[in-house]
Amino acid sequence: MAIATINPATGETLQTFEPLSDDAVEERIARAAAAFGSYRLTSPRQRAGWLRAAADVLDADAKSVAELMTTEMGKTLASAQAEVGKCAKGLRYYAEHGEQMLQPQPADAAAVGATEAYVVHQPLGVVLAVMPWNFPMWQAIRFAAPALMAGNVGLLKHASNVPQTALYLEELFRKAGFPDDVFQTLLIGSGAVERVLRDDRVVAATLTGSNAAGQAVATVAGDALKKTVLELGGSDPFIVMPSADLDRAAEVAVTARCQNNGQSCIAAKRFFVHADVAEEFTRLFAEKLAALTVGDPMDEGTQVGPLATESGVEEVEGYVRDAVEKGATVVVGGKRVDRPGWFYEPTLVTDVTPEMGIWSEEVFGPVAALHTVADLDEAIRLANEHVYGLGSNLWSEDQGERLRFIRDIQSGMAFVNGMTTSYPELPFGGVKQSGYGRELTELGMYEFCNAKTVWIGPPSSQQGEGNTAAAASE
Ligand SMILES: O=CCCCC(=O)O
Repeated sequence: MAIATINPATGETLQTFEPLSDDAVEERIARAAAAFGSYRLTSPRQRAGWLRAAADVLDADAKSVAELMTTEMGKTLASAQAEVGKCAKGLRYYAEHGEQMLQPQPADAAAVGATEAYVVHQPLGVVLAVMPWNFPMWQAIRFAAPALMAGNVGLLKHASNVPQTALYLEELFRKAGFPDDVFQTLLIGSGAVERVLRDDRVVAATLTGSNAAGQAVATVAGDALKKTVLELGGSDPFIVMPSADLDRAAEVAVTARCQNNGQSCIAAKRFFVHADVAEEFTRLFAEKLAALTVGDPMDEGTQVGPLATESGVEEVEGYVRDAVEKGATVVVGGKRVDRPGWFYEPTLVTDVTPEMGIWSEEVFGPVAALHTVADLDEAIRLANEHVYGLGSNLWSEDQGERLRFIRDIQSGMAFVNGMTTSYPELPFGGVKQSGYGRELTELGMYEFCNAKTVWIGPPSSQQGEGNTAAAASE
């Protein structure tokens, strides 16, 4: 895939970029490694100040950055603006809480025969971040804010269709006053990732993206014995039980499925609805999907814009065609929008069965697959049959059902009477083929830290006395 800005609302190529040469990549890795040498010695307080400054820069640049994202990958301007706001919030969250997270954590010194024992979290070094286009700012910030707060240095290989957003991210950290080369963007194709990852100066990698990309990165990282965090695909279940507020559930179902033009790993994709309320919920859901305004993502009134790539819309078309051929019913939508660009109608498909790709794969577009179930056990069993286990959603007023759902659903995140959403204050990540590791909170920060055990024995003389944990936190 060429490195280029192509407007998904028109299909027009606006700008293309030459990938970095091997020499340029080498130079940037060298600069990152050199930057780590001194950046790791900066204090958490200094880093918090730079993160705060980055949030302020982002606030100031919000309008142009939002327009840039909409131009490059087609999300509505409103959702691009919300994404920028969320990034500023994420940066401020780590600025506010990062210092505390990096305090040495005392252990029971007496139990291990020490005068002092504690764990200190130290940065690992240069971390490669391979990021996708769907939330082109947030996915990168979700990695960068905790990683830089901990003292790591970042190299970003962004998706090839968001090069200008990728370049802006490098500029953002520079404008915020971070030391040179602490965060660099590498404009490279995916074929160049292996070389970067195998470089001894690059110590770890994080990837958000497809399972194929995750497998490729994990294979190389495994071979080179490097730490990885993977946030991969999802086909989140959305279960509706008879006690639910059906109108509210249908309203949130529309957002959960069509957010970001249907292109989110945590979008609800499979809807399991109890037979007693299936007819009513289907009607409400279909009505609300049909009422969405599809159009130019730059227009204020637009709720669903185009898919980001031509291959993306072709794939979605293929899934719906396959489902219909195998007996599914299209209740609403079901085809491309007749206009230039890569638009697909918000769609509801019922009578889905396990032979259909729409059931077993991740559909990255505004297409909901609905299946009627006899009870919660059946819903959870079918939900768990999927290879993915990222987010999950239950709508129920019944406490017993909620507890069963939380206990039995195989997912990294369980949301009750709401849709799966990422918050800096909550861990984010999945199980099974949805990946491993966690982002956000202190868990996300510690993924790229050396949790170093410190044990200090009794002093052999008065000279060895003094509290090292207190000194280590300064
Ligand atoms: O494709 C993954 C989307 C994650 C969005 C988020 O972190 O909110």
